[in-house]
Amino acid sequence: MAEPLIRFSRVRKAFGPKVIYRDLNLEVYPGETLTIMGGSGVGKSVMLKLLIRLLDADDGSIQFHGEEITRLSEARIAGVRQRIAMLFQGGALFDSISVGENVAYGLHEHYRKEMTEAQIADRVNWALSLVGLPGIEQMRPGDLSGGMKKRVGLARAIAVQPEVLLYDEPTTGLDPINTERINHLIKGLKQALNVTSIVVTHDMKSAFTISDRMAMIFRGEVIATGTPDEFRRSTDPHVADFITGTAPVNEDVQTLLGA
Ligand SMILES: Nc1ncnc2c1ncn2[C@@H]1O[C@H](COP(=O)(O)OP(=O)(O)OP(=O)(O)O)[C@@H](O)[C@H]1O
Repeated sequence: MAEPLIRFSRVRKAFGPKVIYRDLNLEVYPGETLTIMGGSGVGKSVMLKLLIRLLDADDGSIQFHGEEITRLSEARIAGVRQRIAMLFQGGALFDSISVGENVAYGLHEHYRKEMTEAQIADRVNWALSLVGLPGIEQMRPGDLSGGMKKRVGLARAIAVQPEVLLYDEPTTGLDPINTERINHLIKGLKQALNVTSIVVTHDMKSAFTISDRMAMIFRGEVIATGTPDEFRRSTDPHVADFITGTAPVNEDVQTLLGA
């Protein structure tokens, strides 16, 4: 197998007394789509944020292309964020500016000196076309449906032509048809851009459709990784219960109140 593109080793992260990761170990390989699964609040989004340093790890190592990112300066981390783009939940568009300006946002931030306005406009058009929404630059986010907003958010993420795309619950809140569209896009972009993707999702159907590999987080650790087939056949009760949506029979009130 190729060298991992991303490697989390012995990562620890707590918020005050609340330990999210005790010992996070995970490798992500070039060109794969890896889905991160786990119950609400286990730390799936935190993992993505640690990778682009929106949050800092308390201990351990996170490497991208073999470079330790936990210790990079703010200036160097901007370079990492250029190569690892995140699609936030809900698309996170700015309502006060047009769709085109939203998609151009990262380009202005990272390539102000390298790209002309005409090149930026071309790139915005390219990104919107790839998500199936060509020519909507002048529209306002407020005029778009939820599904379109997610696709514009995706266009903004791919506009910078990243090596890695991080998707935080890309299908949450979408109807089945728009969910399917996003699944197709995730698979299509992998082919078209040869991008490596990490996808956080609760949506099992989506996870089995898009993933090359899956990882399951439970109580501060990755407890299983494998292909969709390996996950389907898993005898690990946490994995099996999660996939089938079965709550453990012995779940007590304390657990439910903390869930
Ligand atoms: N900046 C922060 N400060 C304090 N606590 C935080 C912060 N970010 C996340 N948390 C806590 O860390 C835990 C994990 O959050 P995270 O958003 O990663 O969960 P998740 O697994 O993505 O859950 P969900 O599926 O519900 O989105 C939660 O209890 C959350 O409240």
